[in-house]
Amino acid sequence: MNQAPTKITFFEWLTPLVASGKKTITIRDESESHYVPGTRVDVHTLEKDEYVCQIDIVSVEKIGFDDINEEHAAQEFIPLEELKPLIRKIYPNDEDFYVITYTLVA
Ligand SMILES: CC(=O)Nc1cc[nH]c(=O)n1
Repeated sequence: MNQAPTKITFFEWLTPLVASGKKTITIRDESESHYVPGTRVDVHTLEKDEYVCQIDIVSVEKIGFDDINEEHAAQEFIPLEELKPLIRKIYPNDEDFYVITYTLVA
C-alpha cells in the first residue's frame, strides 16, 4: 500500500503566504494529487529544499482549469488575473488540476 506523502514544495516566493496562513490552498497537477486528507506534511522551498513550516491536509478536489475562480484566488491570496496565468505557466499542457486545501500548523 502506498505511503501518504510527507513533504510538499512551494516556490520560495510563495512560502511567506503559506507560513503566514494567508494562502490556504494550492492547485497542483495529477502528479501531486496524492496528498491524503488528515495527514501532516512538511513544507520546503522548491529551489533550496529549505524547511518552512508544517501544514495539515484538509481535502484534495479535482478541478478543471476553466473552473478556477475568484474563491480560489482568495484562498491562494493571489489575484485571479495573476493566478490563472501562473497555473498555465507552471502547467502549460494540463486541463485537470487538484485543489489541495490545508491549514497551517501553529
Ligand atoms: C513548486 C510550487 O510551488 N508549485 C506550485 C504549483 C501551484 N501552486 C502552488 O502554490 N505551488
